[in-house]
Amino acid sequence: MNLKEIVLDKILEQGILPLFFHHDKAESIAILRTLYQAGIRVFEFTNRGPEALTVFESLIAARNLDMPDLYLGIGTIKSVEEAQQFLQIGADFIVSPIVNPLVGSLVHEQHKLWIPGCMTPTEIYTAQQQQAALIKLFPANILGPTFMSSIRDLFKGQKFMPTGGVEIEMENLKAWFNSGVCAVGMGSKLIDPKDTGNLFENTKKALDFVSKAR
Ligand SMILES: O=C(O)C(=O)C[C@H](O)[C@H](O)COP(=O)(O)O
Repeated sequence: MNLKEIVLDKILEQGILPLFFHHDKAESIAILRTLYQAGIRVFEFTNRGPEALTVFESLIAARNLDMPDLYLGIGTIKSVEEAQQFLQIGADFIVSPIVNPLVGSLVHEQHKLWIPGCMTPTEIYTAQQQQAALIKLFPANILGPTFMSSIRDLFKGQKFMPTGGVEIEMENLKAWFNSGVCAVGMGSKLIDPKDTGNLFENTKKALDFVSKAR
């Protein structure tokens, strides 16, 4: 299996892709370690500030030190230049809020996973033309599980992951998995960088809920 297949498998197995941004290296590493201790093995940092590149570099270093079975991707990638920068320092996969086919080509040249963000059937089609194995439905709280159910038959076999406003809440998770998604992305409802006191318990709970919801 190449890295693309391995990361896709991990996301599907985990059923949840946690994500956050923080400008501070030490705080970000601490959050990543807590997620790892709670059982997370694939994770997305987001490119939401000028420090993202250097913080991501420090997450890669921490992973290499003592979390070798953890896969680290970067989200909020819109341009080829951004993708290039993060691939160069070792991003295992790339997540976007949009569909930029040129980013898809670059990521696929490196046999890595590209997860574009789609909000319409036309965007989903465009992402499929570029062989997106997994598509992020974004913003998921605006679309809702009924959007997924309505378009599912148009895109048979395509894997989807809603992201944006997904909560650690059994009914919400059940509705998403019943609509046909393979995994969910979870940011602020799981990780509050300013209050990490319950992060370990919340992550365990989210993993447990996801395993029961599908
Ligand atoms: O820009 C991107 O590529 C992103 O990854 C955006 C994030 O997926 C969502 O903003 C997360 O939303 P919450 O789970 O509600 O915090």
